Amino acid sequence: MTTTTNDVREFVVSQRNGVKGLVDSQKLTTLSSPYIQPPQERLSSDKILSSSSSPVPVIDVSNWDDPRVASEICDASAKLGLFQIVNHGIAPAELTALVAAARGFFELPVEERRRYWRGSSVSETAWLTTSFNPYKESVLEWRDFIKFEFLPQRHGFAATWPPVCKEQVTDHFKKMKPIANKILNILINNLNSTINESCEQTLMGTTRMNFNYYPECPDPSLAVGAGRHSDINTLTLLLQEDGVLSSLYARATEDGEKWINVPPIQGAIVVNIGDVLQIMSNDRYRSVEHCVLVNKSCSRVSIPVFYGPVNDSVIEPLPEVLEENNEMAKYKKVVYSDYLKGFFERAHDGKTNIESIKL
Ligand SMILES: O=C(O)CCC(=O)C(=O)O
Ligand SMILES: [Fe+2]
Repeated sequence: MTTTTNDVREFVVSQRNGVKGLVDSQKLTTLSSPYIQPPQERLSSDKILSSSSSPVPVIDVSNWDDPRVASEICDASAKLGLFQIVNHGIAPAELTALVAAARGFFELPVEERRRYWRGSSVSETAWLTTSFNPYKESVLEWRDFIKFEFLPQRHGFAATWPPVCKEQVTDHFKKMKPIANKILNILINNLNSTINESCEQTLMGTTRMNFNYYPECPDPSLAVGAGRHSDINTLTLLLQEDGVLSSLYARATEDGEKWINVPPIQGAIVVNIGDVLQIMSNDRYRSVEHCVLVNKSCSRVSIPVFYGPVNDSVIEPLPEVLEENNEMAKYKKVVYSDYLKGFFERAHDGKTNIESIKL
């Protein structure tokens, strides 16, 4: 029986059972203390706007060449920093199969899952962990996740991935890339710039995917599945499992206290703007702060694909943007590896990382 704070952390983190292991090991009736968020980090219903008053844009991308598509994408990227796309050409059945593969991974016996635990993973390009940064967080997130790195130029990069999902993950990486390409082209062209080779390395030099798993939680009102953060990369294409309670929330306005729900839509992909695009666009686009709640009666899976710079990319506002209105850069130049370090050394904490390089 794992009861004290230290016992729970030891069991979940050090013994590499994850929060899924905790849920499976005993019947939990109360939330253990390492997961109890301080009141300011809980998302109470008074902070949530009704979805009818502020809906998340849903953009039909069946014809990428239609100027309406570009204008809706640029508009949503400037305002909320998040939108959903439908009719993107990937069959709902394929997305459902990917979610099933993710569930298949988390349903493996814990001894099997543990073979991929971060720090001692049998795979150099896939690793499992819990929460976000468990050795730095005072309160843990109610989430386990496995991260996959897509390295198509490296022979056999996926050979060591879990057989239960290897094929589906590889496939999904391949299918998402043209979609990310289209969106990034639209966003960069709208800044009067074009994607040359070095810009491409900055925008999508690395590609990673998570299987996020949020187990059912005995007291969702006190916990979070993922704390408030903006994605620090360029662009994220997220698949939310549908048919489960919706749990993803986006901050409605940059400085406001209100949040809006991002409802799961069958077959849709959620697109969110990351810090790199906010910096490159000198604030024309907004990286959206978001967080994830958990449910009492059901677990939830989400599958983001993160496009981002290579480590030595220099991130700064695009000259075309500054020249257009003769404006000053709002951000210091930063080497992406330093920017990453700042993010991964802390717990999730809103948009503090991008704020740290603001001029
Ligand atoms: O679970 C979700 O819907 C979002 C997950 C997320 O924000 C992330 O993995 O960065
Ligand atoms: Fe995120």
